[in-house]
Amino acid sequence: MAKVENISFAENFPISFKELEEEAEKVMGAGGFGYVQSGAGGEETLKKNIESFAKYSIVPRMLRDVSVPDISVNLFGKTYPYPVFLAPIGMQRLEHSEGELASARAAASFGIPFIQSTVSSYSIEEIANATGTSPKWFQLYWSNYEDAAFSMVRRAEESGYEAIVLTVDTVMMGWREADLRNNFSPLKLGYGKANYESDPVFMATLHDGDVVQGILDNIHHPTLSWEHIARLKEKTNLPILLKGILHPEDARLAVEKGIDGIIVSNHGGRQLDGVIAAIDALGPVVKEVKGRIPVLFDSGIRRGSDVVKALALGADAVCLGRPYVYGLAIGGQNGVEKVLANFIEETKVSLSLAGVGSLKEMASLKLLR
Ligand SMILES: Cc1cc2nc3c(=O)[nH]c(=O)nc-3n(C[C@H](O)[C@H](O)[C@H](O)COP(=O)(O)O)c2cc1C
Ligand SMILES: O=C(O)C(=O)c1ccccc1
Repeated sequence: MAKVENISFAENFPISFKELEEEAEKVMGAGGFGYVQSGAGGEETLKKNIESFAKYSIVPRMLRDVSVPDISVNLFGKTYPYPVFLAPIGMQRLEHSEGELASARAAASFGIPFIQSTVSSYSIEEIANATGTSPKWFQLYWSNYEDAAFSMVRRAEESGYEAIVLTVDTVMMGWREADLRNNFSPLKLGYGKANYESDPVFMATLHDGDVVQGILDNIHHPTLSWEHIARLKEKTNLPILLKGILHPEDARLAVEKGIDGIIVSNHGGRQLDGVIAAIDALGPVVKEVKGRIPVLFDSGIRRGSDVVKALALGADAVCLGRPYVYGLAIGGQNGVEKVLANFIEETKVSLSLAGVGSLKEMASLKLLR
């Protein structure tokens, strides 16, 4: 896509993750920045997510004609030009007034899926209207009142979304000390209500019209189990991915239960502190899945060479989280596009230098641990 060739190195836009984080901190309020940046508990997993990438070394191949790297990826019958997608991040008006409209437009300009959160600041229909037929997936948080969840799935399907991503690691909120310290809850402040207040099935459940209280009553769902997933499968023809799988046994169950894809993720270290670094969970999950369904990855991707490592460990595609919302905070749609352009360009350079001319040759790339 043309966008990648348009990067201007003269514009002084932050390039590294560290610079992105520093600039985002300057433009975001303390509560909002703390909410995005922090991890759960003592932030062991948040740190591990990053540090663990350095344990894997690429063993490159030479003399393989890598002049025109093709990094397009085929998933669920669709081809996307880059294996770098936008992870579901809730409540993006925290970063920018245009929120998800800006991020989704940026994803559209690269032809990559925008994964919209249930708790987005703009609704399914608003985002669909802003981006037309560009690829969009819908991330589902289950509702205690189940029909409200199914209603959102139906709306996503009717709006042309291409997949449902059910997040399974957030049946309750992680222990987040930064938010406790800042007494900050964007959900309570109403940043995540767009899909709820526009949903007739959800709205009909409210007794007193208090949308935020209704969300709080619905979003945490500790009884979530494989039975719910069987019911979800009956409600939609879209591919269903489970996000937040770390254990190979859960990956095996997902395949057995007819799930269409997995996202290996620990929610960016925001849920259970002390869990395995997501990149360390990836290899064993891929081994268990044996290519039967796509395996995607997020949590800790900070640069193109991280993308290459995740792909080498068997991921079909990766999702960016914090890097792109920092870009959103700094520069709206343009900021997200800058971040994406840098990731894609570094990924291409890294793959070429590793001797990989296309993702089909990925299996030949060796990582040493
Ligand atoms: C501010 C913020 C909000 C998030 N909101 C959601 C969400 O609504 N749904 C979801 O499935 N994951 C959510 N996530 C998790 C991301 O989808 C992704 O797993 C995580 O950001 C990956 O870690 P990284 O950003 O460190 O790379 C959120 C993450 C952040 C940082
Ligand atoms: O903050 C998060 O990571 C997140 O996923 C979430 C979950 C529920 C409500 C708001 C955000």
